[in-house]
Order: sequence, then C-alpha cells, then structure tokens
Amino acid sequence: MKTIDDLSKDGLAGKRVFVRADLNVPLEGATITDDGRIRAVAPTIAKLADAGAKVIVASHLGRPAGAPDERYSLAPVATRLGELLGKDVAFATDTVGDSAKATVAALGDGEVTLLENLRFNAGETSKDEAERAAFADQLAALADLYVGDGFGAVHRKHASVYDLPAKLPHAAGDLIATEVGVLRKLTDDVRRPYAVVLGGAKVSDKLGVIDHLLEKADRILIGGGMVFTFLKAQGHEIGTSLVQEDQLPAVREYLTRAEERGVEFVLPVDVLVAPAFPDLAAKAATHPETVAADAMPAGKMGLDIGPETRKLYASKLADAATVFWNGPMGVFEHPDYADGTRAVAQALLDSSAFSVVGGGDSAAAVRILGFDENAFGHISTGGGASLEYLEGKTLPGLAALED
Ligand SMILES: Nc1ncnc2c1ncn2[C@@H]1O[C@H](COP(=O)(O)OP(=O)(O)O)[C@@H](O)[C@H]1O
Ligand SMILES: O=C(OP(=O)(O)O)[C@H](O)COP(=O)(O)O
Repeated sequence: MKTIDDLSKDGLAGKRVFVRADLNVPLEGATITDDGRIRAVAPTIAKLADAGAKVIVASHLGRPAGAPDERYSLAPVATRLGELLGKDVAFATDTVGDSAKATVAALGDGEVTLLENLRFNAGETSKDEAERAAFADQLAALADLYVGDGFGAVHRKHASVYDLPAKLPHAAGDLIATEVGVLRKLTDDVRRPYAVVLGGAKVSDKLGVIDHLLEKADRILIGGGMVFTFLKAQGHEIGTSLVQEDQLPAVREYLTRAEERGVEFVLPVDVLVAPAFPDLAAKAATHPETVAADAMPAGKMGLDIGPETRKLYASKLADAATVFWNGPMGVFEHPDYADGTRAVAQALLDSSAFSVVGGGDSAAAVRILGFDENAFGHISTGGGASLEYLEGKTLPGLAALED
C-alpha cells in the first residue's frame, strides 16, 4: 500500500485530499461518550493540513437508512475534531450537495472540513454497483487525492471505502498502517495459548468468524449478545434475549468441531437478566437477577455475564500468551451491566498476555470504565474489520488501497 509520503511526492499544498475516516463514535444525544476514534485519525488529518492540503474528512456514523436522520449527524464530531486539531473544522450539512461543494470551494490551504454522514446517501452502502459508483463519482468530484484511514470500516464494500479510491490517486493513512502492522503479528506468528473473547451486539456479522477461529485459537470465550444463540442451540431457554435464529445449525456445528479439534469453547455459566433492555439515558437502577445460564426464565432478557462467569473467564485468560477481544460482555453503557466487561478488561491487565482489544464499543468500554488504554497491547479502532483481517479475508477497503 502507498503511504501519505508516497502520495505527497509532488507536494500536497493546495491539493484537495479526501480522508475516509471512521468517526463512528458512541453518542448519548449529541454528547460524544468516547472520542477514541477521533483521536486515532486526528494525526493523519493534522499531517495533511500541515503540508498545506485542503482536507476533506468523511465518515459514517451509526446505521441510518440511506437518508438524512438528525440522530446520526456528525455535527458534534466536527466540533470535537476542531478542538483536537486546534483549528476550526468547517461542517458541511450534506455530503455531496450544495453545502459540501460550497464548503470545499471555500477551503484555504491547510484548512479542514468534515462532510455530513456518508450513510445519509443510499449510494454509500448500496449493493448495486452502479448506484455505488455514481455516488463515488460525486465524492470524487470534490477532491484531487484520496487517503483511506477508516480502519473500522475497511471490511465494508461501500462507495467511499471501496469504489472511490479507484477514481483518485490514493494512499493508506497512518492509522491503517499501524493497525495492519499490529494485526499482522496475530496472523503470522501468534504466541500460545491464544485466547479469543467474543461478545457485543453485531452477532450476525461476527458469528461466522468462529469458523476460522476454530483453526487458530486455543480457547474461545463467548459473552455479550453472542451468548444466547449458543444457549438456544444447546436447547436452553433464552427468554427475550438477542438471538440469531438462522445461525443455530452453524453454531451447533461450531460446538461439535471445537470438541473434535480440542479447542476449549467457554460459555457463561450464569447471566444477569431483567424484564427489558435498560434505559441507557436515565441509567436508573434496574435490579437485575442472576440466573444459571441453563435455567433462564422465559420473558426476561440476558444483559451481562454473571459473577461466576466473571471468575471463570478471568481464570481462562490468566495464563494466555495472546488475547484478542472484540465485543463487550454486556450492556456496559448501563452501570448494572458493566461488571462483565470490567472483569474481562481487568483479567487482560492482570495476565502477561499480549492483548488486542478491537471494536468501536469495546475500545470505548475500556476507556469509559476507567482503564488506562496504554496498559493494553493494542487498542484497535475496528471490531468487525480486525476480526475479518484475522480471518485472512480480503478486506475491500485495504484491497482498494493496493496497486
Ligand atoms: N446481552 C446483550 N444484549 C444486547 N446488547 C448487548 C449485550 N451485550 C452487549 N451488548 C451491546 O453490544 C454493543 C457493542 O457491540 P458491537 O458493536 O458488536 O461491539 P464493537 O463495536 O466493539 O465491535 C454495546 O452497545 C452493548 O450494549
Ligand atoms: O463500529 C464499527 O464497527 P465495529 O462495531 O465492528 O467496531 C464500524 O464503524 C463499522 O460500522 P458498521 O458495522 O455499521 O459498518
């Protein structure tokens, strides 16, 4: 992959450089609860601006339905990015419309703009190649050069990630270079025992990764919303918990294959349940019940791993030499369901393992719960992206930067 240094051989002064970042940060209303992804890409933006480029930053936020939706506006991110860069960041209220065109046209050398959420446009995520290409053409018209630095989104075959770089001279940004450098170590020569902890809510995206992990990992620990598809596959009651019904046969096969291959597959022995998903804004006490994982009551939702599971998982991580962790163990955004995630983070710090924590929410959880991010081996800005990288898959957003 070309680097920014390669791209800047003829100078960057006055050039319009499009930076595809992943600024998909957690928000409560318009308040950013963790700015890790903004801080991670800010040095790339500063480097380009310092070289005199006119920097056009673009990202998605959340999963809006291809049309403007104020809840997913990047406006709060523009303000925070400006604070981190120590300069104004002009915010365009659309992505390729009049506001974007006028904002880009008004940019001076060394100035920075942030476009509104790419996913407010159906073309960004479309499966229709022509629709994606048409949107990429509109984005390309705004810029002279392209820098891909949104590591968290490189597994998405989206217009700004995959189609746009083919239309402009392009390079990988410094964040992508760092991320790939660290993750390569986990694919090339991993120190064993190698434990992988999987949780979170993007269950359909991430269950498939287990297929590959069964060939690589020595131990796989399951938490978060992942748990209940496994419990159901084993024939247990899961109440109203998150479940991926269409994956039940696949999950049964994983459990069988883990046994055959001698991979230790660890599921929770107890879980915290409540009648409903908690109100994350109010954070009022919800008085969860601890129940055995094989005896969940009907009508209740599993929201965190329980106290016995916390101890069990800590013991399974204590002697690992390498740990990769993606996905919180529970709904950590509410204090009643943060203990599982806290326990896994603490277990990684207590062990001497090289630990990689990947994912927007996992990385945010570690920081929000008060852990020192520098105490971990690597905090990756990508969850799905790092998992697919470890799987050895061709990632569209990395392939597009190679030539
Ligand atoms: N048992 C559960 N039920 C529903 N959601 C859960 C559960 N456990 C964790 N979550 C949610 O998972 C989300 C993070 O999942 P995900 O996006 O897959 O992780 P990451 O961003 O680290 O890749 C968090 O917002 C958390 O509240
Ligand atoms: O948050 C992200 O991924 P992650 O939750 O796997 O870390 C990325 O911004 C990608 O978002 P998407 O999963 O909506 O494509």
